[in-house]
Amino acid sequence: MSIQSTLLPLILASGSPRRKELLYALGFPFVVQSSDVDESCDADLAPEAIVEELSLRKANAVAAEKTSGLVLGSDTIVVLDNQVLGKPQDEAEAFRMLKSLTGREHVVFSGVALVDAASGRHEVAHSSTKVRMRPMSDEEILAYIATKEPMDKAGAYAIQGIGATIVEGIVGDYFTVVGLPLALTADLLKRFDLHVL
Ligand SMILES: Cc1cn([C@H]2C[C@H](O)[C@@H](COP(=O)(O)OP(=O)(O)OP(=O)(O)O)O2)c(=O)[nH]c1=O
Repeated sequence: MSIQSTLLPLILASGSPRRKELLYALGFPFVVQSSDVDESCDADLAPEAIVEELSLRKANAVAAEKTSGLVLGSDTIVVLDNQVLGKPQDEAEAFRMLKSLTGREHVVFSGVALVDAASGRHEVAHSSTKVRMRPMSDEEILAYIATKEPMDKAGAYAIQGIGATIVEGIVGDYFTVVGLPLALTADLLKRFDLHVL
């Protein structure tokens, strides 16, 4: 059996429709099996370590139920002044998050982990992108929350949606902000002999 056939299928351990759409762009067939892991983390961990640990936790949770396949887990957080912003619990928290982000620069971190279910071998990495947001009035923030777009997104915005209209600019990889850094993912897949190009 070739290395490749023991690794397939590729399994996306995510319930995020964005990640599914992005992974599709790489051209490999894959199946989706979302993981339901506890996303709490040691508060002292650096953002890089948080996204790598959570990505690996998600991938490992699905890999534990399989005898073969290559499992991909990913995690995204927004960091402002050393404070980690995950997904808002409610609209009041979304308001507080957006209010703190407007008119300022923050950093989005995304991790990617690949776990070979058969051997347990894993590779994990992260990437980060700076995002600058324009100032917004309270009325604009409330109108944005009313669209519901912020509720399931780290930092309470989606750069790929209406949130594009509040982003002034980014430095780094766009896909890191949306939730799956594609260049990094392709690079990690190569380490398992799966070549996009
Ligand atoms: C900043 C930002 C985040 N996001 C999303 C990406 C992630 O789906 C989400 C961060 O939450 P995550 O916990 O990383 O992912 P998830 O719970 O949506 O999915 P799963 O754990 O099953 O893989 O925020 C955007 O879609 N656009 C953005 O601009």
